[in-house]
Amino acid sequence: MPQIVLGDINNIDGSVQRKVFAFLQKLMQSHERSGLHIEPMVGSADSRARTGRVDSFWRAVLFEITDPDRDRIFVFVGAYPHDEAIEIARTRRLTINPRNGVAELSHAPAAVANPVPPAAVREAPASEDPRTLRARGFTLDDLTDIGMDADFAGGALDVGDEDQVIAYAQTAPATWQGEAFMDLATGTGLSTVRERYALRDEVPTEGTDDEQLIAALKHPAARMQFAFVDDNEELRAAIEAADFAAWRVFLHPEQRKWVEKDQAGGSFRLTGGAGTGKTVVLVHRARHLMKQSPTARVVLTTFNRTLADSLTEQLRLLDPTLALASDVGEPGVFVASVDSIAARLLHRHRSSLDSTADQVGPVGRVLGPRTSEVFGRRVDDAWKNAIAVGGAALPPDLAVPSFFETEYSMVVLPQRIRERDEYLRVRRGGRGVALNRARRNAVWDVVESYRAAAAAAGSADFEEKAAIAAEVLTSEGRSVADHVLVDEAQDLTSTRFQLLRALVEPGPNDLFLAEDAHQRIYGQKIVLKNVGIAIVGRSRRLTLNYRTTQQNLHYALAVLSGDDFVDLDGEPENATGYRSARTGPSPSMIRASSVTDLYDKLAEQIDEWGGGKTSSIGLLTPANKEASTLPRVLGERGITATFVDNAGTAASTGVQTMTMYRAKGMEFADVILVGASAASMPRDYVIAQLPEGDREDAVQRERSLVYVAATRARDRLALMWVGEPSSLVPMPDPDSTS
Ligand SMILES: Nc1ncnc2c1ncn2[C@@H]1O[C@H](COP(=O)(O)OP(=O)(O)OP(=O)(O)O)[C@@H](O)[C@H]1O
Repeated sequence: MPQIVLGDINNIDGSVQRKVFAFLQKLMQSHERSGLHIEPMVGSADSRARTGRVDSFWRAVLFEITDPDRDRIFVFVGAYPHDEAIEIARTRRLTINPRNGVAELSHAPAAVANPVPPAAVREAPASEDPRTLRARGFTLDDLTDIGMDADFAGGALDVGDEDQVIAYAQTAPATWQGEAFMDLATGTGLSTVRERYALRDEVPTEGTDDEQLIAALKHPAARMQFAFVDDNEELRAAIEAADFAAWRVFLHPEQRKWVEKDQAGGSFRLTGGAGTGKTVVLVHRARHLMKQSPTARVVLTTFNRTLADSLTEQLRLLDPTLALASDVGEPGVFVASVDSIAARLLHRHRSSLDSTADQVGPVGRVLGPRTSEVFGRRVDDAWKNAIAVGGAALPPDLAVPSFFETEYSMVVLPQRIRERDEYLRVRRGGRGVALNRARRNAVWDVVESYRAAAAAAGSADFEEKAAIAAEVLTSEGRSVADHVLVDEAQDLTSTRFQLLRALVEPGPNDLFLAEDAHQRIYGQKIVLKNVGIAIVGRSRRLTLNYRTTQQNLHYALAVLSGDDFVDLDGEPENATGYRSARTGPSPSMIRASSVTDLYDKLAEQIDEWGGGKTSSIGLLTPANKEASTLPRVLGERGITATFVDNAGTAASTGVQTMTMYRAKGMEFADVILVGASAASMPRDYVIAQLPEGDREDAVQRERSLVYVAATRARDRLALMWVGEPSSLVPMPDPDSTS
C-alpha cells in the first residue's frame, strides 16, 4: 500500500478539504483505484511529478517515489484548480539540498524573492541598518554554507526591520530556511542554528535516488514541511490541521527532538516562554512513549483540573486511538491534576495510612500522631481560625493566613516537621521572612492549632495530602508509573513535587517537566534538587512562539522587564531570543473615564473586532467579581457574553469572560485585559497585609499574571482601565492611548 507524505497543505481550499481527504484515503489503499487518475506530466521539471483527480475541477499535485519497503510513496503538495495544478506539477521539483540533505520543494524561479545575483550580493557595502545580518558581520557564504538558497540568502543579508524579517522569512524556498533566517535575525548564532535544524553537512548517499529522497524527507528540518502519514486518523488530523491544528503534524525540529529524545540520564526540564509549544511537546511525547511501549504507564499531569481536562482534549485530538488509562498505575496515559492523583492514592491505600505498633505510618510521618482520617476537605479560613485560636503570641506582621500558607508548604511540610523542636532548628531556605526563636515559637503555636483542628475534623489540605501520598509510595517502595510528564511545573509546590518524584523510579525517561518561570502565578520559588529531583545539565529552552504575534510578544515581555525571575534549577530565567513568526497590530491602550465609559468602550471594541463572531474573544479580568459582572453589562449593550468559572468548561457562544487565572493555558484570537487599572493591579490591599519579606514575591506573581493574560492572544490585544493604568502595564507609546 502506498504511503502518503503531506507537504505544504496550508493552501488546501476549505471547500475541497473533504474531497481531498477522500482522494488521499483512496490513494493510501491503492494508486491504481479507478477515478484517481494519477498521471505523469509530459516535460515536467521533475520526472516524479504527477497530478491526480480530486473532482472535475480540482487536481492534486503529487510526487511519486518508489520505496522498497512500502511499494511507493506519494508526496502530496496541494490541490489546485485544474490548469494551475498542471502548471505547478510541471515546474516544481522535489530535491535534496546538496549542502545538508534536507528535502525541499523547489519553487518556480520567479517565486524566489530576491533578484540580486550572488556576486553583486557578496560585494555589497555594509548596510547602514545595524540590525541586518550583513551589518552584524554575516556573509553570503555563512548562509549558503548551512544550505540556504543563494538568492534567498542574498536578500536575507539586508533585511533589518522586524516586520520585514517576518515577511521575508515567509518567502523562503523551504520552511526550515525561513525559520533559520528568523533565528539568525533575532540574534541566534550560526552554530546554534546548525544544531537546532540538524544541519550537518551530510547528504544521503546510500541506496537509489528514491531511497535518498526518502531519507531527505525524514530529516528533522524537512519534517517541518513534510509529514509522513500512517493511517486514516493521522490523515484526517493532518488535513484538518490545514486550519488551526498544525501542531498535530508539523513539529519544529526542536520540539520533535524533545518529543523523541531518549532521556537516558533521567529527569529533564523543558522551559520556554508562553506559546512556545511546551504543552504540544508533552502531548506528543506521551503518544511517542506509548508507541514505543504500548503497555507503558504514562502519567500526564499538571496544576489543576481545568488544565488537565485540556490536556485530555489535546491528546484526543492528536490521536483518538491512544489508550487512556482510567486510573494511575494502569497501562496507558493517565491524565489528571497532581491533587487528583494524590486523592486517588490515598483512597487506594486508605487501610495502610495508620501507624502500627512498630512503624509510624504515612500520616504520622507527615503530621505527627493523629487519626489517619484525612479525607475531609480543609475548611475555609482554616489558617485564619488557627491564628485566632493559637496566635496570642504572634507579632501582628505574621498574623496573616497567606504567610502561614507559604511557611507551611515551603518549610514545614516538605521537611516533615512534626515537633516544635524540629521547627525551632529547621533551615528555612528560600524564605524572605526571617524568624528568630520567639517568632518561631509563636508560629508553631498556630501550626499546632491548625493541625489540631484538622485532626478533629478528619481533614487535610491539598499540600498535606500530596505529602502523605508521597509517603505512601515511598514506604511501599513501589512506583506507579514508568514515565511522568508535567505541564505548568512552575506552579507546583514542594510536596507536589515530592509526590511526582515518588510516582516513578529514578531512571531513564522518568520525569519530564515543562515550565515557564515567568508564568508562576501560584507556586513558590522552588529548587528541584531540594525536593529530590536532579536535573542539572538536562534543561533546554524553546524560543519560537507559535501563538502570539511579534507585537503582542514584545508587549508581554515588556511586562516582565525590570524584575528578576528564577527557574526551577534556581538559575536566573531570561527571555532573550523569544520570537514570533507572525505580525499583527500593536496592542491597543484604552483609557476610560468611568466604569460606564469602560463598559461602553469595551462594547465598541468587541463590535469592531467581532463583526458578529465573538466566541474567539476573551475578556480577562484581575478578579472573579469583575468577570462575572461583564455578561450582564455587555448584554445591556447588545453583546452576548458568558462567564467561565473554574467549574465550567469554555462556553461555545459569545464573548468569554474569566479571570486572568482561569485563562492560564488557554488561548483566544483576541484578548482584552479589562480592569488594568492602578486600583486593581497589583492588589495593594492584599500585598500590604503580607510580612515585608513576602511582598516582593507577591508582586512578582501579579506581574506574571499580566504576562500570562497578555500572552493568551493569538492576534489582537487590548488593555482597558479606568483612571490611572496599573504600574504592571507598560505604556509603549503614549500616542496610541485613546
Ligand atoms: N509545531 C507547531 N506548529 C503549529 N502550531 C504550533 C506548534 N507548536 C505549538 N503550536 C501552537 O502554539 C500554541 C501554543 O502552544 P502550547 O500551548 O503548546 O504552548 P505552551 O508553551 O504550552 O504555552 P503556555 O505556556 O502559554 O501555556 C498552540 O496554539 C499550539 O497549537
